[in-house]
Amino acid sequence: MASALKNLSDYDERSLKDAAGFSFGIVVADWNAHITHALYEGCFDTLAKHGVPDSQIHTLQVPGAFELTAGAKMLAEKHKLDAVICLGCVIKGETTHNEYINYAVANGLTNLSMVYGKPFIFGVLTPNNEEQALDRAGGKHGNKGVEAAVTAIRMAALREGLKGDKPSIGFSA
Ligand SMILES: Nc1c(NC[C@H](O)[C@H](O)[C@H](O)CO)[nH]c(=O)[nH]c1=O
Ligand SMILES: CC(=O)[C@@H](O)COP(=O)(O)O
Repeated sequence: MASALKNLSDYDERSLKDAAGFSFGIVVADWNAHITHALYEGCFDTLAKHGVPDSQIHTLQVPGAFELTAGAKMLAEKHKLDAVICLGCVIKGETTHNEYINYAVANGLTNLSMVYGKPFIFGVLTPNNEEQALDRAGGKHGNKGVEAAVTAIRMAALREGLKGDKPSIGFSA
């Protein structure tokens, strides 16, 4: 569903488990810092709103979105984390360079999720222009960083719930 039809910052706060017991990594790309730092604020504030103490949020800045995968692995190796959130903004230029970055990061984070058996969240904007980026970094379509934090909390809770012999939770519409 397009962001125009589902605001990135909209979620049912009551349905989100208290996240005080979880630890998170956040990797942020420096490219388009005015955008990625807005994503970071949305992400950090959402984790804090759901009880995650500052001491359990581990942040790493990397040069660009292409380095998010490597940065995420570094954090996962250094800290015991329940999820790693990667934030970036890859704005299309004159060439297809953006496509190579976007696919590399998407595939890289998926691979890390499989290798580590824990969620690596793709909080990367891939806009065609600056306006689309601003609209999704706290503008009219919400904040991708908020969405990424909510996704991380939900996946960490799912992973915790499946540990041991607890029955898996049924579908809830
Ligand atoms: N054009 C953007 C980039 N490009 C840089 C790459 O991410 C990478 O750092 C470089 O290719 C060296 O490996 N990065 C972004 O995050 N956003 C862009 O719009
Ligand atoms: C996505 C990028 O790396 C971008 O800055 C490259 O721009 P261009 O395709 O015009 O070289």
